[in-house]
Amino acid sequence: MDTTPLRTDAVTLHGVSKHYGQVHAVRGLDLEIPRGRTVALLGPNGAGKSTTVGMLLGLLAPDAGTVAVGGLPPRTAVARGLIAAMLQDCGPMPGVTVAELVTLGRRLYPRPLAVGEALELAGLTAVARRRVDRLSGGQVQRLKFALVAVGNPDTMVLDEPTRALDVQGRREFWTAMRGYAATGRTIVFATHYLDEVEENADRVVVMARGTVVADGTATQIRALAGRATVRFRLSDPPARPPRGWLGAGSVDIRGDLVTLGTADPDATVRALAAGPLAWRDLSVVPPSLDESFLQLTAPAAAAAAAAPALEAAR
Ligand SMILES: Nc1ncnc2c1ncn2[C@@H]1O[C@H](COP(=O)(O)OP(=O)(O)OP(=O)(O)O)[C@@H](O)[C@H]1O
Repeated sequence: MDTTPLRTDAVTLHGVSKHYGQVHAVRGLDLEIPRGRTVALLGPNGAGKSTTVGMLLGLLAPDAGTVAVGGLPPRTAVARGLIAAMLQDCGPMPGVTVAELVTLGRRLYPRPLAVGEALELAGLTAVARRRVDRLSGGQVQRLKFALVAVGNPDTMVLDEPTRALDVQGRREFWTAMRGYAATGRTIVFATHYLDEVEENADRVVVMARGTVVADGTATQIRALAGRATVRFRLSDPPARPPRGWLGAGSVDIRGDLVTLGTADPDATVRALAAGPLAWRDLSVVPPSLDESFLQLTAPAAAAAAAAPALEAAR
């Protein structure tokens, strides 16, 4: 009988630290992930993402703090098939077919899916009889995904799942992953690709130097970088626009092209639309996630506590 408490978060880390000798890889990490969310762990090299993933899976023990998966110690959760991971750099064994390998993998789990269902989720039905050493790079990644999905875990952890895949391979991989997330499962993935975060995560946890420096939706993280850009053309732009013109923090006019930097692009566009100006070619560019990420994780931002951690997405 499954005695897992259903109301617990999928994952909780409280005050977690981990050292490797002198290296303080994770420092006082607090993170709670409710069930059913898709959460990205984003951070530069060495931020502590893989170490965090390792502790979630019971592969590494924290030096301090507590880690729980579905309210249970990670090793217990792994043994019960509640959490499973697709890690970096582990290739499938050659010489067997896709379906054979997934059938074999299925035996490891206490409450697996049917093989056909896992292959379907991974988009591999058409190559079920192909030998695994004849798959494309993208298909290999989806095979690894199928080997995790067949275990039917509540929480799936993916460490840089699309590293080295081309655009098409990445797209197909995320289509498969979103199919699994849509069944109400929790997905935690570490990545360096900001566009994947935008498209696939409903919450982004930005890590740097072993701790969380920001936590929110991609939109909220982007907003931390500050200003959006509102751009339009005016036949007769003002030579000296008044301070705070149209609610903008900065104004740049080149010929008939006006570029405004604004913390509230909606208010700026409303002011523009309500005013007398004969504008045309309007465009609004949101603050960039790249810029925000760089600001949040720059060594100069070392006082991690100084960066606001957004709680709203929890
Ligand atoms: N087995 C280990 N022995 C010694 N130091 C380690 C070990 N594993 C990780 N580290 C160090 O701990 C820190 C955090 O590493 P970790 O791999 O968790 O970061 P990461 O965010 O996953 O990085 P990446 O994006 O490069 O995979 C780094 O300084 C790394 O060099």
